[in-house]
Amino acid sequence: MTAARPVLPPAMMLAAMDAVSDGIVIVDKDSRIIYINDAYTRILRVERQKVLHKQISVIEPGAVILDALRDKQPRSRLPVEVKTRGKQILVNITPIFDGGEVIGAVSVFEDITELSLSHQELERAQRLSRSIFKAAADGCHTLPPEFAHIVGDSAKFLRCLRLAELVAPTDATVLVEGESGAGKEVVVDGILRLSGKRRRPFVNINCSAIPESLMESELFGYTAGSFTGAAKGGKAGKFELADGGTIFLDEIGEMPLFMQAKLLRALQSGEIQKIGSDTMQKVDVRVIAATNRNLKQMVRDGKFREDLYFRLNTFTIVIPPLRERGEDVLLLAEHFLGKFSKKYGKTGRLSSAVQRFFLSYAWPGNVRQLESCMEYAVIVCGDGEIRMEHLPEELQGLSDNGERTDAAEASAAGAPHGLKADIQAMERDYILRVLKETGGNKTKAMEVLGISRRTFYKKWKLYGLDKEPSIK
Ligand SMILES: Nc1ncnc2c1ncn2[C@@H]1O[C@H](COP(=O)(O)OP(=O)(O)OP(=O)(O)O)[C@@H](O)[C@H]1O
Repeated sequence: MTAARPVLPPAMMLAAMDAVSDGIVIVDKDSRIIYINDAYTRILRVERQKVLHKQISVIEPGAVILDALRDKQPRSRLPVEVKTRGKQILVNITPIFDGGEVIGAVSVFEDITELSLSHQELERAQRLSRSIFKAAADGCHTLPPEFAHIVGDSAKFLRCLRLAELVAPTDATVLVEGESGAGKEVVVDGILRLSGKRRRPFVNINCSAIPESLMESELFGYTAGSFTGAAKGGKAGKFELADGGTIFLDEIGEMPLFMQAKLLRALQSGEIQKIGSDTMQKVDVRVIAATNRNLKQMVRDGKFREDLYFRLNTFTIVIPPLRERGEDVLLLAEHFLGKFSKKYGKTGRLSSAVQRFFLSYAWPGNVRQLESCMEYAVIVCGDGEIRMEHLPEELQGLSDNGERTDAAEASAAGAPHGLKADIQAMERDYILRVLKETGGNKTKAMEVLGISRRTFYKKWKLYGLDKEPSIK
């Protein structure tokens, strides 16, 4: 004897159907939709009244439920693409019989869009990454002209550039790792120059420069009136601004954990949600991220999400520190010597003692430290040979491994600080002159100065150029 099935009051039955996370649709024998639950409207992003009583054969002619009505067979865990909604779902369909006749069908489905997208994308990225690493290992190669501004000839660094060249024309997510000042932004800039024609616009965001409380609105934007103090018409976030192009997330290791979760969602689904909006918005954005932190260690310490790390880590370029690049340090020193000699109208050359020192020094601040060291030396030395005494005080008297000698310590303690101020004053004047020459056009000024937008604005702030009346 079979136990009688409990009869549920209709209100309870409907509430139960709305409580499940899977979408449910019931159609009659003519494929007319007679019931959909809340999850259906959510997953397929349709309003109930727009689909109720419509025939599926009209709104989704390829729907599998139509086959089930025709052949009276159930379907179990069938992956289906709902083309009109851009969704991947996993469906279970059961025809409903009454006395041997099919009177309708019920479909219960699960949204697997994110899962399949991320799976497909991950597989694609891994395939791509394998082929790129293989190509990068193959023999010598001439680098593209877009990399002409990047100085370096060591095997380790050239491999990074080759990887950058190969990954540039793809849409793959790239993570650039390396110590501070090692040249991550320079390599990212190379990638952008190579991919720039195809992918525009380019939006840059420095995760360490944005207060935690503003990060979400900066990245994803907000709708009008979504919070007190919000701009009247709402605001587009960086992801929206980068639609069709590339977003550069610099210092990604500084992103707070709660934002990492939101970023991961955006990367996986290609959709963003503005603060105050209940709808998602599709965006097509390539992500390039950079960090000087050890993300793997941060994952171990619970400070960086493992899933986001895997997502970003599909194609990683590790820029070696300057101390591991052998004679690149001399090439770079010559490069900066030329740059600053031109800037300050001087001529100079490196003494062999300085060259030896450069090759043996550990350069904790990497290329950035070398660059400012050369600027200092060019100014201090004037014309002629740059010797040890022309280097910044913190480098003078250092032993080869970078340890400070007692004498140097003593002299540094009493060292005058006027020189740094002099250099800064000269630099300020120089930037002002270029800005005047370009009629206040900052983008042109950056080009003439040969510095990145970020560096430009750092100096703009540092020198109070926003308050300078002679440029507008
Ligand atoms: N290979 C290179 N050729 C020419 N200039 C370089 C090279 N590498 C770095 N530089 C210069 O050194 C400075 C520091 O480089 P960059 O800003 O790219 O470092 P970073 O690794 O992004 O630093 P951070 O981690 O602090 O953001 C810049 O002025 C850059 O132009």
